[in-house]
Amino acid sequence: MTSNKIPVTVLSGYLGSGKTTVLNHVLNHRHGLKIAVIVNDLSEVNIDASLIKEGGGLSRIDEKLVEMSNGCICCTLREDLLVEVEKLAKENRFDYILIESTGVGEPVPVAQTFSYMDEEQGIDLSQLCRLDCMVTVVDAYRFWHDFSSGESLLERNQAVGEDDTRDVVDLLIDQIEFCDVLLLNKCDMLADDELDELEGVLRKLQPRAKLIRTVDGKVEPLDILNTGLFDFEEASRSAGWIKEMETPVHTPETEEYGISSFVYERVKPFHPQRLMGWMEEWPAEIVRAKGTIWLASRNDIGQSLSQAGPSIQFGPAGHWLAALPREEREALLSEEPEAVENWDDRYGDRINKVVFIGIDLERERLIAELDACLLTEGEMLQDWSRLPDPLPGAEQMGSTGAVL
Ligand SMILES: Nc1nc2c(ncn2[C@@H]2O[C@H](COP(=O)(O)OP(=O)(O)OP(=O)(O)O)[C@@H](O)[C@H]2O)c(=O)[nH]1
Repeated sequence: MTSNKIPVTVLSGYLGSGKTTVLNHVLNHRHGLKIAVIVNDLSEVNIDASLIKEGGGLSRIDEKLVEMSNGCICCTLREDLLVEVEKLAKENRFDYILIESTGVGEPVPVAQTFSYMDEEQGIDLSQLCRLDCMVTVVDAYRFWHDFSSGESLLERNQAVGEDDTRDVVDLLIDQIEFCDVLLLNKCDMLADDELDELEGVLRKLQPRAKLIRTVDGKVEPLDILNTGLFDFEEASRSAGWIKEMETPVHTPETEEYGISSFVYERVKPFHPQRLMGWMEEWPAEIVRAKGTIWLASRNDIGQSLSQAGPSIQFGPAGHWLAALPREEREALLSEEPEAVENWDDRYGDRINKVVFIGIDLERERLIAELDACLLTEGEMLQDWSRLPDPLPGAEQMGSTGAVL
């Protein structure tokens, strides 16, 4: 690296996955680097004090809930992190900063802290540091249990506050879908074929990251230090569902362990009640679904669907370009050649496009079931705004439905 910015690696991963174990291992094998360690205040600090003494440093900071621009509630170390990292970087004593994020924290806001100027505090960490690698530690033993538990952090007494409504599975997915390296830890606790299947699923959820199996956090330190792997744009687009959206054709039969994915795509709206009925009987073999839904009863506004295990989120995502006034629409279209390319003569950009990732997916059956939830030819000719709409977010919609 030519710059003298201090490199930073961030360890994320759910509570108990093995972050501190990885940290201790790396400090024990640090190739002579002077490493400053930042941990969150809630984690029990089991970090070997003797490892920090020789030229290293240890800081503790506090976590906090924030609302992201997309309305999601996230837990982040942001404020304290800014101040602490700035201080450490300016001390000029360290070669590296290693951060153990909170087990209930999402990685995106941490990465943003390093990528953008903070207006409030006037700190621009990107001038002082270089975010080198986002690492997510996954507990191989607990993964399926946590993924399918249906529990919230509040139910587990792990919430950051009373208004922390996040589900455990959503946190797991956020951590997996945004990283450069996935450490599949506690591999000693699973049989080989179980590990192979889990690795297959993780690779499908996160195809870009380097996946490394570990026992007791024993990773080669240079696999997570000075890697040069982090890139904000790339990390933001690295989730398996995004890759699947971008790659048109797939051959699920060839997948090992029955892990497969496909995109459901139709230029015809869903009947809200029938779609609701289908979603209520959500097929267990779908591990992850994500995409955009065109609901006949909400013809102006596209809906977003995001599912991971038993957690299903559904609600308004934004106006269809086709529903905007002509001038606004044309201005936006000139910036989005892709939308022009896929423009439907009659319905514009309205579309149902959802990625499904799962194990032993019966693709044809699922497609037939979803097709049966679309409007029939007869319903296409009726007034869509009168359709009963029991799906979440309906109260925010006016009755604007109309065929173009
Ligand atoms: N069997 C087994 N146990 C492990 C492994 N790695 C870590 N552990 C144990 O798992 C427990 C949790 O590990 P930690 O490193 O404290 O996990 P953490 O992610 O830092 O936990 P929080 O700070 O609570 O978020 C400890 O008892 C570790 O000894 C492993 O590969 N196999």
